[in-house]
Amino acid sequence: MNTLSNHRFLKMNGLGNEITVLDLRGSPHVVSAAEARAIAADPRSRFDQLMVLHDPVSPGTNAYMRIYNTDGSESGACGNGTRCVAWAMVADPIMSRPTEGLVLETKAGLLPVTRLSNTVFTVDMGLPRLSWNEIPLRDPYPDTRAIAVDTQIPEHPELQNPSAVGMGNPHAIFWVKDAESYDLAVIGPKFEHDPVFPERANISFAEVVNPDHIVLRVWERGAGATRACGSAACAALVAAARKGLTGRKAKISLPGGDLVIEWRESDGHVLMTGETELEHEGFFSPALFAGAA
Ligand SMILES: N[C@H](CCC[C@H](N)C(=O)O)C(=O)O
Repeated sequence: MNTLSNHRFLKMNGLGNEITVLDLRGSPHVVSAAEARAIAADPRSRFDQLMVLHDPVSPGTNAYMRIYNTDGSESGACGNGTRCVAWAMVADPIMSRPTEGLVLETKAGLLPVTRLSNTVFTVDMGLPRLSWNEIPLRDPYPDTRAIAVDTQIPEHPELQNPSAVGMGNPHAIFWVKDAESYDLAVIGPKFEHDPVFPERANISFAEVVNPDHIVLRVWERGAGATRACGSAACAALVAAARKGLTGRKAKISLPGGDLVIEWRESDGHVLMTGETELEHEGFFSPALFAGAA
């Protein structure tokens, strides 16, 4: 019998970004790519990101998170999912454990979380990575505010020179006049797989409405078009501020709702604030994992 058979999960969302939370603290099991894809294939547990909790690694942290995309690949960051995990760890009657302050960890670093109200959380997403080798990019750009991509879309010659930012995962941001006018399913995968991004990239189309407001559409690496992407919102605000298009704090409007992002002057950390929602709990059917190694 697979370890995950009959295991409890929470189906949540952060602004419509579909998140499944699985608590494996106390277990040595590491979810495989095939298991992640099997969980994604069931309508009750389907996700854009699967957030798996493991026992804490670094001192002073409450849990270590592994983050899986729909295709089974792993990411170092997921802003919306981190808020959902934070909710589960302070409010779910089974997962939560008493704690003063909450610090989560991923392979990309530490994520301190603050609860503002029942369902609203601020995540300290840490320092943005702005140098080409940290993002990472293939070529040694001295300035990542505008890079060149290999991909050309003949119908959209304006899609040139995105900004690149790492938030624990790679992001490229194209600056556009109308973010709604792009067919993400057609254009997104082309840029996601552009050879300039050795680890692929999350691809955003950003429309700066005014210095306090950006409208954003995101094609996510390994997951496709989603209703919201927290780390992309952080990357877009940092890139916009670096280009002088916005200040260091702005509202980012995504199809699923708004996030407030601040690139804090004092220490350069990026703070993301937004809603979480619990949809239902469930238990994985053993049949899901037949054939998943
Ligand atoms: N939806 C997530 C991002 C997932 C990132 C993932 N698609 C990748 O980097 O592979 C967020 O709210 O930040």
